[in-house]
Amino acid sequence: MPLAVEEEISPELRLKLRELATAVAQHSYSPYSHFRVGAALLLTDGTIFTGCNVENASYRLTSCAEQAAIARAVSELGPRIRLRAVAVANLNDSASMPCGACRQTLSEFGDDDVLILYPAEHNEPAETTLGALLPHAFRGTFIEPK
Ligand SMILES: O=c1ccn([C@H]2C[C@H](O)[C@@H](CO)O2)c(=O)[nH]1
Ligand SMILES: [Zn+2]
Repeated sequence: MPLAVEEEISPELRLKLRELATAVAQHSYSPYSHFRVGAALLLTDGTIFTGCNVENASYRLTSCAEQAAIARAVSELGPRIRLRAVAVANLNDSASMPCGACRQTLSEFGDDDVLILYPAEHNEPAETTLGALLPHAFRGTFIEPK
């Protein structure tokens, strides 16, 4: 059943998102940084998409896990996807957060109340919102495709 936007995200669903993000991090292509990252997106329709970071010998061409997951979701469902929650995880026992570029990418598809689940120090589960990570975000106006 699709998830209503107003519906509270249960502790079980939070855990599932963190687990999926950790699982997909196993696929990370990160021969340069060795920082293996995974992301799991919960969309407002209740579907979940995952992605991992994909690096490149030309370092700045690297795609973050969050960006890979967004690309998968849009490719599968089209341009109207909306985010409800995003979990990030890494296999390096490190605290990590969506980077600045990912905050902007996520804000393209989500409002300020998108739940962000991330690992704090010692892999302690922590959470915040997209609005807290990227206040006063610059957003465009979505124009319906013809
Ligand atoms: O939000 C982030 C931040 C970093 N990385 C990746 C990019 C690079 O491959 C590695 C080290 O920065 O972590 C992500 O996947 N998501
Ligand atoms: Zn990033």
